[in-house]
Amino acid sequence: MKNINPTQTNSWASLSKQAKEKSSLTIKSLFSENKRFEKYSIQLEDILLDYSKNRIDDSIKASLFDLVEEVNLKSAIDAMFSGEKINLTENRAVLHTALRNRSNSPVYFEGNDVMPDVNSVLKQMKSFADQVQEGKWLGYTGKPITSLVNIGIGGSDLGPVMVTEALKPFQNPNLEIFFVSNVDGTHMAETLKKVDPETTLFFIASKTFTTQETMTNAHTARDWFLKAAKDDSAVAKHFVALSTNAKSVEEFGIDTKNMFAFWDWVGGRYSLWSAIGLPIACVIGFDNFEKLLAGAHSMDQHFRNARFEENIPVILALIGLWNTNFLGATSEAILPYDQYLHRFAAYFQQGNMESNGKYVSRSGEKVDYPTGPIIWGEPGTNGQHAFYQLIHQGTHLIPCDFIAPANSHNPIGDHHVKLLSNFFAQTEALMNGKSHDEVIAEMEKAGKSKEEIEKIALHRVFEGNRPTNSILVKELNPYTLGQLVAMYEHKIFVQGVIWNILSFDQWGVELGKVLANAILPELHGDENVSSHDGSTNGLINAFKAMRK
Ligand SMILES: O=P(O)(O)OC[C@H]1O[C@H](O)[C@@H](O)[C@@H](O)[C@@H]1O
Repeated sequence: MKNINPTQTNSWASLSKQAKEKSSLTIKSLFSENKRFEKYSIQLEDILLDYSKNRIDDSIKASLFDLVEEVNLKSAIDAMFSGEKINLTENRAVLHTALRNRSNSPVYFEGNDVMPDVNSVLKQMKSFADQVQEGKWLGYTGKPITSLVNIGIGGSDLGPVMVTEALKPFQNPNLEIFFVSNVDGTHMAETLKKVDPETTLFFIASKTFTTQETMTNAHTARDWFLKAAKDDSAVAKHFVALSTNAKSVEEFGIDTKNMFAFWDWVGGRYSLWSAIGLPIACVIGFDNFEKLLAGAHSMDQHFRNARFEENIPVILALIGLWNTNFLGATSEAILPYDQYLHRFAAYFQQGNMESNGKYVSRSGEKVDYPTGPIIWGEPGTNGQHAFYQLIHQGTHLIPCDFIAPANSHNPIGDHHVKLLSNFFAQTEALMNGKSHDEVIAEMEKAGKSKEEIEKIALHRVFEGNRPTNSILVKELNPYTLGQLVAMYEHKIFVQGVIWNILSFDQWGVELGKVLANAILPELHGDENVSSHDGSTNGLINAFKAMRK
């Protein structure tokens, strides 16, 4: 992968120029071309992306595609898929695509095909998941497992949480799943109240098997379990490990035959396709887990093979880049019109922000352009009654992705058409807005007095011209969810390549961890602490005083 400062490219210069010249361009006016929807939308199997409601015309679009040529995106994609160590600061390859490589064609890492290892763990996962699904995995008193508790954090939590929530309609009704991530004892305590040691299976999910939160929770769970089971040998029936670190798994007391391995070329936030996905496979069944992998694989193929002009992740990346670097957006909202996707934005908060929240370029210099935006969002219509006010009339430009399934798993009465009418209306409103004249005409028609109109009209004006993407999916199922997740993963990758940053490390999470480890011993005992700055000392000492 080459080291190219994107701002030094010709296309960047052209985009900057166009951003200035076309600052008054309205999305609405772009629809004077009546084929805009056809030209600015793309369908891949059961997913339709409409990106026509963006402040992008044909020549801006052309310059964006020039940009990906200038930064050599094609060779970067090849480098990732072919196992090059593109994660330079950790000297690691980035091969989560191999985990879902349903074609089984060889994928080489350091000269060896990784597929036999990938397939062997998948086989082990299938055998285990089948036993749990069929009620054949028995606890220490001979009862089938009914409760699954995943103990993990970050990438070892968010993916399985998001997917199991999204695919609830596919869940085995005999099984219930819980997630404990926070080191706050409350998270564990409240979960343990709901489960029975005889019928509970714990998944200790940690790539490194050293993460403080996860290890603390794992020990607490084991103590709780042993208090009931009173027999160390029972642990084997109730604890499995999902990790790359066999040594620490063994030290914890989990038999390595109950360990499901993955490899350091799988990034934590890209790991739901690996053994980290075992709890997913257990609750929705291995067949459905394979469909999830197949959906992601289909998106991988599309990303790798489709022309950039017809490439969904590339298009999404370029739109995001345009909004961030040329229109000044600092955040992006992900707004799923599907309650099952209620953790989707949270999942991609880590995906995006841990990947592209970087200010140092690949060459080790401080970048002088914005990189990854802040990602946030909640399901519609709840968001509409909470924060859409700011999206419509606030001073920040917030590009939004609206996602909705055409078919609901719960077709009750007219709920779904009501939901979808909001999905369509919001992007229309964000684009068109409502002019002062329209507001006045509307108020006059409603018989409002001149004084009232004068007092209120401006507050009822919507500037509009706020960019959105709409992603319509025939149905939310394991396959389409796999596609959607891989789509956003690749969007993040493309943006990282253009911004010339390293998307696959996460040094930014380290400093706080180290300082917390230094502070931890200081929290014991009564003596006043004076080793920090005034504020930190003051807070620690106040904490100690409150504890007395
Ligand atoms: O799976 P682990 O090793 O417990 O790491 C959990 C998380 O830790 C850190 O916050 C980061 O490195 C994340 O990317 C990671 O997902």
